[in-house]
Amino acid sequence: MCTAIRFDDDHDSMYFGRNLDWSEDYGEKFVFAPHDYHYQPAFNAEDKNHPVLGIGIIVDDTPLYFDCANDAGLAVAGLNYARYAKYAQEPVNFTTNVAAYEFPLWVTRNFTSVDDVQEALKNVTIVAQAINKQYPVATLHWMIADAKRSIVVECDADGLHVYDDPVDTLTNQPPFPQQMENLGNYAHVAPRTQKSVKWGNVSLATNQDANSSEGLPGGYGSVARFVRAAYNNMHYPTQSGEKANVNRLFKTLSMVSVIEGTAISANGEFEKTLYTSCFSGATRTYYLKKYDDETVASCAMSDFDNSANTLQTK
Ligand SMILES: C[C@H](CCC(=O)NCCS(=O)(=O)O)[C@H]1CC[C@H]2[C@@H]3[C@H](O)C[C@@H]4C[C@H](O)CC[C@]4(C)[C@H]3C[C@H](O)[C@]12C
Repeated sequence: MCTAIRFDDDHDSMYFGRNLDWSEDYGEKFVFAPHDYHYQPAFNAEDKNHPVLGIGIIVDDTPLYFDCANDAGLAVAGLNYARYAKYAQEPVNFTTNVAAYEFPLWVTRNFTSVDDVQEALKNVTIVAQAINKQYPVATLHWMIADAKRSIVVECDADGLHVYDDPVDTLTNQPPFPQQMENLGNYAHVAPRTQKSVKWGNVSLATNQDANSSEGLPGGYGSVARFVRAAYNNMHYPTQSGEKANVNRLFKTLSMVSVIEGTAISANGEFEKTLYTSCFSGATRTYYLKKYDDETVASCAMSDFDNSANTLQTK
């Protein structure tokens, strides 16, 4: 399970973040790739050298980002999409070939807006190529966001799809259009409190506030989380200032975060929200809260040495 959301503050700056729900961590931390870091694309992709900060691990001098953002405020997160993700088995001539493991890096090293990524994706092949034997290909879909909007990228058996994401939310399977379709089943849910209702001649008094947002699904499954995260994200009033917006992000994602004991993965282990991360487009700062510690760690792009050519971690 994983959930990602985005929203804007009162000055149209973006906040973007995600829950990473899994049974074991990979030792992920803040990873910064400076302008002059020499990114070696797996195939024929370019590197336009945008500095990138995110959460991930470094393998063979390559940052494998779980989620990240660049100096232009463009952000991306990879979420599990196990049953549907089908990447190309081989690179395809006359297209830009991007290995699945480098997709977040390719997006953020090369583009400054969702519009530009969407245009480039018209001629992109995502290839099922692992970085090495230790890290097999992860079956993911991605949410890409900037200060204006977000899109979802899914590689299904019938090819690559790019969807506008009007609720700025992504969880896991099924495919995004089915998640959006299902939202219609919750169109009646509202924050209002009704004082009383009439059933024919019978007047029923409701408990004060008891029916606020009644009807939201409560489980941790991908479909229930999508509804809950989209509802909370779309109803939270616009906030002013970094503190209130970071707080908004953590509060909204806490509504879909998984605690130990409530979700068991296919291999019989507990899945829980290992971390929640938040990127502020206003200050280019990344925030991170891990399961075992409520303290929020943070670092800004300016905390790293952008004149170096090596990957840096914190
Ligand atoms: C497991 C993570 C996604 C969490 C998630 O969506 N959980 C939902 C579970 S479920 O559907 O509800 O069952 C994904 C997100 C990013 C992934 C990692 C990144 O893609 C970076 C590398 C890529 C390598 O190919 C594999 C290891 C890896 C280090 C990946 C491991 C794992 O697949 C990660 C950590």
